[in-house]
Amino acid sequence: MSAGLNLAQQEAVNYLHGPCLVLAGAGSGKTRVITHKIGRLIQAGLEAKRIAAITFTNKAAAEMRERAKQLVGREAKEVLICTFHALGVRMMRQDGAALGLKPQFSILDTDDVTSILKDAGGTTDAATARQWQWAISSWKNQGLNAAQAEAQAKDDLERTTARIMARYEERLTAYQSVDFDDLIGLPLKLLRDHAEVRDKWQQQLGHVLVDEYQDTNATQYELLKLLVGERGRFTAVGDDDQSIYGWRGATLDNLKKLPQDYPTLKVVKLEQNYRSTSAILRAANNVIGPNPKLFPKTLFSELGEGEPVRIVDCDHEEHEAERTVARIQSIRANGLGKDWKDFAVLYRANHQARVFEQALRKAQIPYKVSGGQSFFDRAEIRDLCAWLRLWVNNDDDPAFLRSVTTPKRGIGHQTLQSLGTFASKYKLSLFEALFSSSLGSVLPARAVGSLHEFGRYVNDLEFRARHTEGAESARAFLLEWLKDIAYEKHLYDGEDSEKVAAARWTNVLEFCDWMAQRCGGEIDDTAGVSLTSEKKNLLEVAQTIALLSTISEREKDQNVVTLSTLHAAKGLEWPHVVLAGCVEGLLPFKPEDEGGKPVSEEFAQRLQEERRLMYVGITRAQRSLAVSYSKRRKKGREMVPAMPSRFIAEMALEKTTTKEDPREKLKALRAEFAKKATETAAAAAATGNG
Ligand SMILES: Nc1ncnc2c1ncn2[C@@H]1O[C@H](COP(=O)(O)OP(=O)(O)OP(=O)(O)O)[C@@H](O)[C@H]1O
Ligand SMILES: [Mg+2]
Repeated sequence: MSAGLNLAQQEAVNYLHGPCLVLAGAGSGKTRVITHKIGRLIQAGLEAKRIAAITFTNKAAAEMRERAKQLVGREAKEVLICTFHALGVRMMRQDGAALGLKPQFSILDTDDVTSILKDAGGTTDAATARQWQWAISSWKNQGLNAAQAEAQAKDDLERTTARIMARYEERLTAYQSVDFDDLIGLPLKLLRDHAEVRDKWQQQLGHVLVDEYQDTNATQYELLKLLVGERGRFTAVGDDDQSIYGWRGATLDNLKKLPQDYPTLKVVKLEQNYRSTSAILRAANNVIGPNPKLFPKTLFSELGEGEPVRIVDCDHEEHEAERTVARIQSIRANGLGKDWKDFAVLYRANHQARVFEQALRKAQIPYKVSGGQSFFDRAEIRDLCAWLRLWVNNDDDPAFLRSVTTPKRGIGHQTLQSLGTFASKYKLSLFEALFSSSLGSVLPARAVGSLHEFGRYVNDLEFRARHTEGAESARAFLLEWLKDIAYEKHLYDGEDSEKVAAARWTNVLEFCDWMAQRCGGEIDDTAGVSLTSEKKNLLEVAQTIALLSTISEREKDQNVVTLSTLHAAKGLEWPHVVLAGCVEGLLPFKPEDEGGKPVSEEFAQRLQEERRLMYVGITRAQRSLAVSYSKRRKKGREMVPAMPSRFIAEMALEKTTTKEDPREKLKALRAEFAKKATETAAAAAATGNG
């Protein structure tokens, strides 16, 4: 099991009988230590089923299972490789009876939780319920129950929320249900209060391994402690510089507490990075540099200097997406990246994915969105695409069925069923069938009338779309159509929460805007960077979109470009990475320290976590890294000037010699950079919002 491991890794892998912490920077082979140690433990005679390896996501668990299988063969199947939450489910299914839970208890998703909270708190407003949900979740993560939360409440709002929590908990018990946080909290209670269950689990588990240890929260720490007991046979691997879930209750205290709680703890540090080139690693080290150090670490790579990190400045977000696509295409053309799966575009927030999705679709590049829903998979966008498909191809039956019922127009299930039977009998599409003169023999006149009306409406739309050109007329046409079919009302009627409906309506408007721009030639379809002025009619545009909306089928082979949030990219690696949207306000989020105002302690802490997030992003890249930002960005419906992220200036630092104080150099660079950024913003503001 020591093949492919350096000495420090071997030390961690071979240390079997006591608590072990591997503390090391990104890409230094921590996860590799875990998979190899599983093999080593089995080799040393521990039964596979007595080993548990805990990962941060289900996806990471699946990957680790695969790697373990390659290393140790079939036996790996017996190892319990899962997330903390999945382990919790297993414990509760086996032993939840001690807490009054039946083995077949249900696990609620967030929507269920929201509706139970609405009921418990006597409100119909989903947004309010979600606020309670957030507060309750954070209490649960700190290990507090309703009574304890009420006792420590700081104000009336917290007191009320704690009382709602009590009613919420009563309901969960009555429904034999648990929420996501209970999957950690209840097993903890189980082990704490029931010695026989605790003994059973401590006997059962011969060794517990934990990946991404820096992102565990207080209840997970306690759970681990009770699972491994006094003997403390566990291996935790982590990197304090990659702790990015502070906002969800993860705490670095868990790292600090380990040596105190386990005096025999063996600490292993790994210093060689096997993932990235020196150029990428230097950028990462420079960004994380200013953060206070919990444990001193140095990281080096032997993969050579490699390509310099590219800073890509763009005019606006669409431009950024186009340049990203152009970069991917050029790297492929140069033979540096063969497969689509060699590429990832990473960003801060889910909503940033949209422009990249659109640009990739235009260029017919397959992709997947991880850590969030794809813009084109949203129900409202799928609704609109169904209509477009129907204009373009009347014989598209699935599109017909979706359009004729979205929004509802008094054409019911039975009518559609009869139409379907009739159509298949005569080998017609649904659309052809509805105009057939003998349809009256199977449907009442009123139903035929409604179908005809719908058919004529679609024909009319198709005709008008063909004669609509230019952005302005396209926009007007699309808005009129949405008004005709009362789509906005349909969204509001179908959603409990006005806020959610409004967000969906905004997506619809964005989509229409995007189509309209393509009609005006404002967006170039040849995936170049320049803007062309060639106008298209709306039907032509609909045609390309209709084609694109079926592209997602191609994702299945998984040789696709990854679009991902930074949080969801943790632990993963790609040969080529684009870190997009690196502007102040997004990364770091909401800067507060502009204009030399003194910053609060809370903000300083936030900024440290932002810096770690950037570090996580940079260190995903193996061979090439581009960091991009745009000079203007959309805020709501408006374009506002944007400043490049402060982290960009910090990354670009050259290699420092030991004599130089990097902080002084950083200060100077920052000042120069801030000056440039202000000039850029002023220039952008002067040219208007366009
Ligand atoms: N001793 C080694 N020899 C060769 N390659 C290695 C070695 N150790 C790790 N690697 C490779 O380096 C890359 C990074 O390893 P790994 O993912 O285990 O790092 P990590 O420390 O878990 O990173 P992260 O902090 O991002 O989770 C992987 O491609 C892995 O296969
Ligand atoms: Mg890892």
